[in-house]
Amino acid sequence: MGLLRDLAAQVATQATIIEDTLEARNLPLPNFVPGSPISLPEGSEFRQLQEARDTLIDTARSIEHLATGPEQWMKTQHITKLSGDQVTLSVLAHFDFFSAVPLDGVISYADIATKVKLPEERVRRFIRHAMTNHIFSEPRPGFVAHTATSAVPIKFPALKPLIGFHSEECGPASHNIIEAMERWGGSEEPARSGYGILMGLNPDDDKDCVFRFVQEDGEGERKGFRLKRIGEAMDAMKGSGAYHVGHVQRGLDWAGLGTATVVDLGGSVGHLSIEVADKNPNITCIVQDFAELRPGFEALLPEFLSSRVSFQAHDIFTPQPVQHADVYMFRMVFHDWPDAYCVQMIQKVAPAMRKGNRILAIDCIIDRWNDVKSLTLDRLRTSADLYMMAMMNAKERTEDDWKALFAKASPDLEIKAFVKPEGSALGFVEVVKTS
Ligand SMILES: C[S@@+](CC[C@H](N)C(=O)[O-])C[C@H]1O[C@@H](n2cnc3c(N)ncnc32)[C@H](O)[C@@H]1O
Repeated sequence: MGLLRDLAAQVATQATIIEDTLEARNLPLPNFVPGSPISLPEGSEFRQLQEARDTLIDTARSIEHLATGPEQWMKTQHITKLSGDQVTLSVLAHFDFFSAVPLDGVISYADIATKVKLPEERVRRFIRHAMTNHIFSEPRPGFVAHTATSAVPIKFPALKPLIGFHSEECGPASHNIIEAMERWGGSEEPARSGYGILMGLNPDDDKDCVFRFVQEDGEGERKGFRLKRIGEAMDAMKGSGAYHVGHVQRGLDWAGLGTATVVDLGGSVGHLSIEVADKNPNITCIVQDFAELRPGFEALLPEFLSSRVSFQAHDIFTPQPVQHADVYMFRMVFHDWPDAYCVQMIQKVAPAMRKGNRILAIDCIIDRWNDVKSLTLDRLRTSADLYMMAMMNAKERTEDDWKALFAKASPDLEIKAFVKPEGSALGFVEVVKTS
């Protein structure tokens, strides 16, 4: 049997595991029609289903690649992914095509054009491409309806800031990586990045970066809207899949800490602390981030956690004000910064720690190629790595990178464990203060 048939047989096996698991629990099966499930179920009882799903995606992608053929694959990538998929999603989000189409029923192209204020001819062309990705359908000629995928931003408006941030800032920043490398090679200065070129940051100012720009950009009511949007985008990531905040439960023995204080540095609007405090009644969390994120935190915090989760405006490049916390947690913070800046951050926390206190770094851990178990998750991690390069000349780190980083930052911080929960894009680096 050749590779293609071998892979096709594997697809059938994995698809059967998924559908059998769902049917055994009377759960709906995946489909494109509106009203179909928008994600597969998660949690420990669905571990086998999730593994089958990851393998199925890997296998299906390999089949697509083989069936397309290497030559054709190479020739069509840019045009389908960049000019086609990426631009279309950005346009649909920016002009809010999603809200223009009713959740129940159909609408003509002419009426969508009126709603999104674009010429009908443009509307038709973008929707025509979107339909090749199961985004919108045309159940009868000239009329458009939602699919399960196109309905997601309507059912979860929280996705809009995420798509907006990615399509208006991250995507264009990535396109500028080539120019950034032409000008500054492998610079580790945040302003000498694709984002720096996009937004006109000062390449000679080592304080200029995404985070300063998003705080200062905009006038009047729009001032700081980009920072607020990042907060909303981060919160929107928490819900499901490889970035689910629930994975945090498997990253550390939280119960083993007993009554403990956790400082959540760069904690944004507090979604991770809320998850940790909710699941661990003995833990108190302090979220630290820019003051501008406090209103978002207050809006998100459930009343029943208000005595155990609080917000403190704090700049991570200044000395840590909370002494002797059990855990100083940095989720998706170190990956935003090149090494020299991470060293500074760690050195601002280390003096506040006493023996036995921990730093918990939660970020992608890039596996050695031969250790990769899921190409799908690996692709997410390596994409995140290149995205960090585009934004800040930063990176996702391998185990060796993490060891070198903490060794450089402080002699009495020792990595105790690397934990990589299955299905999670993010790993956990547990670091203990030894003296
Ligand atoms: C990628 S987000 C991660 C947010 C959150 N920890 C999570 O896992 O979703 C990085 C966070 O770092 C914060 N940040 C960046 N620079 C900072 C600084 N100098 N002081 C405090 N927070 C900062 C940003 O505001 C943002 O909330």
